[in-house]
Amino acid sequence: MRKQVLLIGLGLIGGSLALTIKKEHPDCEIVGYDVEMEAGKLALSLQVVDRITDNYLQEAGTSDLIILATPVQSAIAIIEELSSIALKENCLITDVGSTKATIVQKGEKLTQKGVYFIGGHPMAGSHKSGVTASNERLFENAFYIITPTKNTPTSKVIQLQNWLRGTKARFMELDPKDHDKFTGMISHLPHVIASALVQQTGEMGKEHPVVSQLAAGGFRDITRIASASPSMWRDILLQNKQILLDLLKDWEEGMKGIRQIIEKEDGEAIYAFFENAKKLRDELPVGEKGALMPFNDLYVDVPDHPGVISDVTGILAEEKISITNIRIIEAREDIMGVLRLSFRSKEDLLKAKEALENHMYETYDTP
Ligand SMILES: NC(=O)c1ccc[n+]([C@@H]2O[C@H](COP(=O)([O-])OP(=O)(O)OC[C@H]3O[C@@H](n4cnc5c(N)ncnc54)[C@H](O)[C@@H]3O)[C@@H](O)[C@H]2O)c1
Ligand SMILES: O=C(O)C(=O)C[C@]1(C(=O)O)C=C[C@@H](O)C=C1
Repeated sequence: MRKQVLLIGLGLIGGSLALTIKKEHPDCEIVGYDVEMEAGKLALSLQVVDRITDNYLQEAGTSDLIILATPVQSAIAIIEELSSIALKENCLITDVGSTKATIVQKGEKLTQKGVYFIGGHPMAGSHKSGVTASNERLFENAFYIITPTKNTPTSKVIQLQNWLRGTKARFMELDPKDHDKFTGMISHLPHVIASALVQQTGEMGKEHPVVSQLAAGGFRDITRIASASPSMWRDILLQNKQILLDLLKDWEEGMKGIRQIIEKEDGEAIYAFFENAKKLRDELPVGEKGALMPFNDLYVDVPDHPGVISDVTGILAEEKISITNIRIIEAREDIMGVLRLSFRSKEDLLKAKEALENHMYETYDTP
């Protein structure tokens, strides 16, 4: 029997997941639903889904896998709706939301009725949103957090991982509350800070428009994420309220400390502050998504052939383009491997892309 997947929320993450699922499970039928008709039409025309529906509850009853890929507050409402209808026996339901505690708690309601809800969160994304930004490689090598509870049979966790194996992500199990604490620190608080920084700059820019023109690499790097979807981030803050309030308190304390050492012109303390930050930052694992993703990565499909790496690096050397990192992601006999090349700048990346494509290599930009 052909398996049916119902995907609710046809944006960046939903679209990217659909592509990975279709690749690994070509026989399944992916039915898409989005509250925005336009998103549904786009997803269909991009062949991200096999068909779309305007009534997801009708499709839910015949689905084997249901994926919630909407902003997290909507996911809660959808779980409520699903709890009130008959679902297929053994149906697996998962989500991709950036917060987990409340969603998983609500999801238990579904598990109690003989189906299985397992929370999920791929730790890879982008400041871009919408189905047009979908990319089947988005999750490659990233951590994919799943949050089963004591009521989740191991067989169902394995089944979910099988559905999601096309992501090529690394699965990690976490307690939902731990998840929210950790992502609060490494994702949600940084997002608030980046957005606040852009707004403070905007205020000065009202009086001195030249300020934003001066924004160079540093400002751009630290504020890239402020371009993300406001509705997605509104929902995250609302759901991770207490953890964020605690983190903001610590942040304010930290800022107070910095104020004091600047006021006192305490050069030693200022040096120690930066030295410690540099040490911690330099120690973070680089080169793996979900930890610290190098920004300017290019993926190149390469045949499993001796000399292929020197061919690629030779082409780049000829164009005088420096590579900051090179890694073979996959190299098994008789299939294409993937090289990940990191560059110092977007310009270098684009030049490399052009040069390699002129030599008939297939390349993929980072999302
Ligand atoms: N963007 C990221 O970097 C990232 C990474 C990991 C997880 N997430 C999580 O993934 C989820 C989706 O994020 P995204 O980046 O794909 O956002 P997106 O804005 O690209 O897509 C969300 C889609 O959900 C639709 N939607 C909203 N409410 C809906 C509803 N009630 N019913 C059906 N569709 C609805 C929107 O119209 C939109 O098309 C969020 O929960 C987010 O927290 C995002
Ligand atoms: O913009 C990116 O590069 C992201 O990966 C976004 C990011 C993050 O903060 O790391 C944002 C929210 C998600 O829950 C996961 C990933």
